[in-house]
Amino acid sequence: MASMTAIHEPGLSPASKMPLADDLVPASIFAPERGCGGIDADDECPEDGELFNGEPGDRGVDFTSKLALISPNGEQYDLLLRQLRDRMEEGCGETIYVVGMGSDGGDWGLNAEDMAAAVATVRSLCEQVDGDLISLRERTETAGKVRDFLIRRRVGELDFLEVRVAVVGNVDAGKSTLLGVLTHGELDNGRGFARQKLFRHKHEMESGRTSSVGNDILGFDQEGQVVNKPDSHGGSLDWTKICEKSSKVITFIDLAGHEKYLKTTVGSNAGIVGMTKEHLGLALALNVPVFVVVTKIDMCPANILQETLKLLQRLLKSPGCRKIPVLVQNKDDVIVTASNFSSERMCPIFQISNVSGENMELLKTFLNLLSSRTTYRDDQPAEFQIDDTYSVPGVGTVVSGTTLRGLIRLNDTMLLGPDPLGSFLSIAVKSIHRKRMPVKEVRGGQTASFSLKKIKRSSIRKGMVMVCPRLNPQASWEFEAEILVLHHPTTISPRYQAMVHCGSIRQTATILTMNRECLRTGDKASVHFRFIKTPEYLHCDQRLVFREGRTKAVGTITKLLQSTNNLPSNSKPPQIKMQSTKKAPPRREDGPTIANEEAVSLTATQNSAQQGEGDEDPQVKEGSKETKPKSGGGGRRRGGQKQRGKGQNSTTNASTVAPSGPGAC
Ligand SMILES: Nc1nc2c(ncn2[C@@H]2O[C@H](COP(=O)(O)OP(=O)(O)OP(=O)(O)O)[C@@H](O)[C@H]2O)c(=O)[nH]1
Repeated sequence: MASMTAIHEPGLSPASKMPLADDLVPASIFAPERGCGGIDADDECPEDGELFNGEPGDRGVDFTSKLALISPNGEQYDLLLRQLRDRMEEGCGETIYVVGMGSDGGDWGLNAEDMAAAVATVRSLCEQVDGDLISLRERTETAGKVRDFLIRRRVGELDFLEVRVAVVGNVDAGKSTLLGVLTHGELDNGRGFARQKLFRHKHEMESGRTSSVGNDILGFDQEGQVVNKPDSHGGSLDWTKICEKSSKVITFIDLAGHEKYLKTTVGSNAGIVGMTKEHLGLALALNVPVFVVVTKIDMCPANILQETLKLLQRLLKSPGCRKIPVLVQNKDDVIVTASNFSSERMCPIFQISNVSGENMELLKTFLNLLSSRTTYRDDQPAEFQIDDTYSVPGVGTVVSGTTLRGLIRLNDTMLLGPDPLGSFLSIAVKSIHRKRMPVKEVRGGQTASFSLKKIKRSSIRKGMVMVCPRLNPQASWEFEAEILVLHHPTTISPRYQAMVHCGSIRQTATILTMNRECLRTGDKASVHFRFIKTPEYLHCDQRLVFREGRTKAVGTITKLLQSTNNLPSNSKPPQIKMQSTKKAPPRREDGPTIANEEAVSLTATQNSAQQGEGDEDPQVKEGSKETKPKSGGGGRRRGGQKQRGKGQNSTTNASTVAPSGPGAC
């Protein structure tokens, strides 16, 4: 997942051609040249060869030689194939392949004949991995041509690659507008035109402010063209059609930017410019890759924009961030930054206008090339994290969320839980939807919704999981975590309580003990936590955010602890077990989901292993959801669908940051 931050600084006159800010690193330094000129000495730079087609010296083939692909013998071909398979797996079904460039210190480029032979080899390798070869660019170097290709796994109508991007940024940065322009293909008028298509509540229409976490999808076909085609009357988007036509779908999780909605936003993370800074901090703490979109360049004077970029890069390079900011100015920069984005240290910066459309194509190309950063294997036991629940007339209880690992097929039996007693219930998967499209299976990294039989919606809550029985799941009341306090006004001591966000789990926990007397901003400690209400399904190494008001800490679970006390802290007897469906009251879980991976709000959203996503659609036709927004029942969901209520979950792999002006930095 990635996080996108939006920033803007309103100005007086257009500044379409701005000079590069002093210290900004040009994308070209990430191009595979010898040395890392331009990066500070303490910045890491990609190893030679990292950007190419493999590591040097692998038995039998020097993958980094530009000649490797021209006429490999049988053994070399097999090694090339194995290497391509590994790369496709790493890239979750896709990879960028460079032909004609080597890191062997030789000159780059191939003559026409060698290039044709090398491309033929790549094409043949591509067939072997059932991938499509898509040309991205061709350029001329000293010794001839160099070509970049995208190799993407072929998907059928019912499948698509999936990447989630959390969008954060200060209020009015232009987050909703940017998503409206991207997903609906129509430019903004500077007065809120584009964002209207995304508002889900009447009060949002009136105030012009997003008040809930929402999701939008952007589909790309195999050629990298956007497939979203809004309905010509209502402007609504048919998610099923988008998914059918797409080979890749980007899900944006738009996190409201106003501080009033901090709680909602933090469902995924925390806030900034205040809000932007906070979101960014959390995204970084949770290791979510971040790219920045500076909006409103049509109305920003060149000097102000320059100042914003300087402050931005200073923030990104500060010891707390340790990012390498890279200004994206052309298609070459997009390809280089997209190829290296998963390194997490690189932070591409786009400068766009939602009104003139300037640089929008660069951003779209980047999104198409953005790959999911976590690899999943089908043979792992399946785990699905519940981010949201619905009660759908005629269908029953529907849960939506993220498949954390493994493969779940129709009619599989899974264990659902934990309930307040820590038990898991055996349950059959009766139908599966991905982005409103019925499918037969869903795999790690993909979001989905399932309809479940014989279970009341009120028995299910966010943070529960459905797992393969083979895992013999256990629920934990208590755990140990290594935490870092990002901010606390005074000191944190044992018995302090705050909200723990971990994947889609969101529950207050008490600090029982810690290995220091008290904790202040910047302190690290090993802390023993206990949930106050119910036990949860946790893993070691899961990332978490611990927050209360302006207090924020991030951490990693290090140990799951057995507890003899199985009662909630308020000591009311826990509700017994999951119940059957009769008379289930239509109710939604409320409260944000935090994130994990790709996300955070940004970041917070996530830890890669488990982001919650919440964007999945309950398996219903438009308008049949029971859950309607409390305010303004006539609210239209983004894309004209009826809103399913707040609280889509937010998790992501990629985060989007809304650009902010100098003030924001
Ligand atoms: N001139 C200009 N105006 C823009 C641009 N992007 C957004 N706007 C305007 O800026 C205002 C705020 O945009 P929003 O998309 O609502 O901002 P937001 O970040 O989503 O705000 P919240 O939803 O409240 O968090 C709207 O009036 C937009 O029309 C841009 O690139 N250029």
